[in-house]
Amino acid sequence: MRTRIKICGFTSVDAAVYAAQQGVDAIGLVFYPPSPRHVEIAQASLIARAVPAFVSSVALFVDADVATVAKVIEQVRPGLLQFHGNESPVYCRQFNLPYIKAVRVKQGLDLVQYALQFHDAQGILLDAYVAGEAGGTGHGFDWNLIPANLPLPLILSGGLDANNVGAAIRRTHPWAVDVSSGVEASKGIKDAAKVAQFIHEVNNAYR
Ligand SMILES: O=C(O)c1ccccc1N[C@@H]1O[C@H](COP(=O)(O)O)[C@@H](O)[C@H]1O
Repeated sequence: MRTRIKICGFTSVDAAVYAAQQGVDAIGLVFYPPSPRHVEIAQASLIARAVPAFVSSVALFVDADVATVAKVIEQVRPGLLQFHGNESPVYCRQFNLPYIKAVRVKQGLDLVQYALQFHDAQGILLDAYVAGEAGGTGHGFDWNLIPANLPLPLILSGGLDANNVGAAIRRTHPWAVDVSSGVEASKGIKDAAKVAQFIHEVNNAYR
């Protein structure tokens, strides 16, 4: 099976188009003002429109107000929503768009029960828990905490890069991987060589 690839936190058209040309399946646009990767709606619209067919644009939110999400949907037209905060299932469903739910993994959290609440999601994204941070931290988590019987497609994230993504895939067999920090030159600025190498490592993980 081919592991799908999402790269998150694009702030420029050129970087997103380059990633698409290298073979990425989805580009993430962060609508979370505290993040160094936050994009304004106008810039996000330019990026989403520049990306070629069959590459999905994913809008990422962290406990955003409903009006903000609605405005992004109307103006950016993302194919998928990513909820990376403490959003409830009812909140996530109200937008009538496919969504994925992120959860920051820590000991003691029942990931199967958590995922069951979001049974209509297109996948569950597992990220590292870092106190006081919402995500995009570059930190990984203990893959032993991932249950074998997750009821949703697994999207593995948290501290991935070209050096560890092959091992991560062989260990956890995710549907997809998601990376932000590990392919950057600096926060919010993607590094072309790291993007290309990351995609290469994912595509060769099982070879
Ligand atoms: O990318 C961000 O700035 C961000 C901000 C707030 C919540 C999530 C964010 N990104 C997501 O975080 C994970 C892990 O990223 P990293 O590779 O460890 O930097 C990933 O799923 C991003 O989509």
